[in-house]
Amino acid sequence: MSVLEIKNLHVNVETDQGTREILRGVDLTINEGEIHAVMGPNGSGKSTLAYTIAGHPKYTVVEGEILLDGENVLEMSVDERARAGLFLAMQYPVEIPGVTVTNFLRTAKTAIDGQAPSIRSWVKDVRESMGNLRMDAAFAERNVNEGFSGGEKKRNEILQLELLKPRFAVLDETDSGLDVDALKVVSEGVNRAKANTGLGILLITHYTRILRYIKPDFVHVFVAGRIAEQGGPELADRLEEEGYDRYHVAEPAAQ
Ligand SMILES: Nc1ncnc2c1ncn2[C@@H]1O[C@H](COP(=O)(O)OP(=O)(O)OP(=O)(O)O)[C@@H](O)[C@H]1O
Repeated sequence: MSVLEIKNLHVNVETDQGTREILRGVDLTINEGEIHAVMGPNGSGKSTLAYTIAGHPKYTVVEGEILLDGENVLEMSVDERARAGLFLAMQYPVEIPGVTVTNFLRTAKTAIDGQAPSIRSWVKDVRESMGNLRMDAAFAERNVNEGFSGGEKKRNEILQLELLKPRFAVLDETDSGLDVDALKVVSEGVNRAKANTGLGILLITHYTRILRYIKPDFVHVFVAGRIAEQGGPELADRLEEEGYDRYHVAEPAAQ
């Protein structure tokens, strides 16, 4: 049974105005096959948590641990984290001019598995996943994210998720900018990955509508760099009704 453990995580970011403490003691354990939704007001540190798990160099861990099956993730480079089975679908996926979707996927798959996939099975898998995600085959030959619409970018992230088969995925606002049909398609992709590979998911979102399609086991409320409350799916409904006032939301103070 795989497990991703975040323990007492404190993270700073360097800004032009100096060091700012963003995460202030986050504890979160995700077991294989579990879906954890993270909700919370703007600026509370949700994306910072995602980037820190992925190993973004801007974020400095000053205290605490991230363990994947007991292995220290914080000592791993970004590519080691991907090989260990961590995946980040970003809020704003980047364009990669000159690199086609198909080449990107094959290169990533080869790097993660340590060997190139056999052409036959790979072509079949890519076709199947693109079909599942209702992506036109012509997409495979376009440069990654170049000129993609918001919805196409998010589908492309889920295509990577389906083909690279990570153990844990952090999905940062994967629902933002999706129309209803795309939201369903993307959610089905996430649910398939969970059913097929026991994927564990950290799903950052502002809206309960995605949680109607991707059922969370746990909901965590992030406020000022900490988890202020956790509960089941009913917590998401309450947040939608009541907002975050009860948590006395305040910006984390600059140091
Ligand atoms: N690289 C950075 N430079 C300066 N400040 C940063 C940086 N990264 C994060 N911050 C600050 O840290 C705080 C938390 O940001 P973060 O993006 O993690 O919040 P969030 O909860 O994901 O917000 P949102 O819901 O608006 O996406 C914000 O005040 C943000 O301005």
